[in-house]
Amino acid sequence: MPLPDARPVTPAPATDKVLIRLEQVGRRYHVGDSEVVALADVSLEVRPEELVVVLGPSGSGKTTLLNMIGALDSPTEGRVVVAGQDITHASRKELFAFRRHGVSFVFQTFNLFPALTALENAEFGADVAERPDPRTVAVEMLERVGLGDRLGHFPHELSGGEQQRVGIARALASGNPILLADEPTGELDFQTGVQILELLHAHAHTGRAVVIVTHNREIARIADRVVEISSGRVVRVGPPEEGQVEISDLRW
Ligand SMILES: Nc1ncnc2c1ncn2[C@@H]1O[C@H](COP(=O)(O)OP(=O)(O)OP(=O)(O)O)[C@@H](O)[C@H]1O
Repeated sequence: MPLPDARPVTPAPATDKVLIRLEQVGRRYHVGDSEVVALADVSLEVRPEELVVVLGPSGSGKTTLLNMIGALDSPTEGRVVVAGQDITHASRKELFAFRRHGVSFVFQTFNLFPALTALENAEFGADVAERPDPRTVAVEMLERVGLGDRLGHFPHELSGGEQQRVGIARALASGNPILLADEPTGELDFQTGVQILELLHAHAHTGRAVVIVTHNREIARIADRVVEISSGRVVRVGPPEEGQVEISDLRW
């Protein structure tokens, strides 16, 4: 398995080692005359080096929670502080900067740019984060995820697992302190899914925080901490209920 990105991240202020803090966060949507409570009273703290799995069934609010942390959506109640920045009431300009330098995303369906090569897709991650020499960073990250020999391939010329590894290279290329992954193995077979989890796990242990959203209870067993949600509420926080396992011991 390739080595994780060992580049040090900009540390959170010494007084605040928490990278993600949600305080009694709620999110309501209004659809016609009815109200949907997607999240209610969610409090959570995630520190550097932590791999947290948010576990819950379909419709429980997992993606909404990830969108709060990634500043893709705003809470209707509570406060969200990420990478030392209160993003709850941040201006559009502040949010723009936060999304470039605070978080990166890995998606279930990869979301690569179809007209860009693997190298160009990964380079995009470094570009957006305004890293110097984005091409060199992109090559390095693709080598790190084992795709050094696929730089010129377009997404349709890659397998699903390879596409997801490009998605991870793109996220790693940003150098951002927080990586958010929404069902990153959802489209992949077991063996390929395990490779992806290995990469995310290794990344967390380079001083970043990684949050993985899944409905798969078995995947939750690799977490340092599991946040279980049901109907928008946290129902359990703690080590994996069925016991923590090495990724190589996972079965699903
Ligand atoms: N923009 C929206 N407008 C109205 N309701 C929404 C909106 N986004 C989400 N919801 C509702 O909020 C609830 C939580 O949705 P969310 O997508 O966060 O769930 P999830 O756990 O990620 O589900 P899945 O695993 O199926 O993706 C659902 O009931 C959903 O219908």
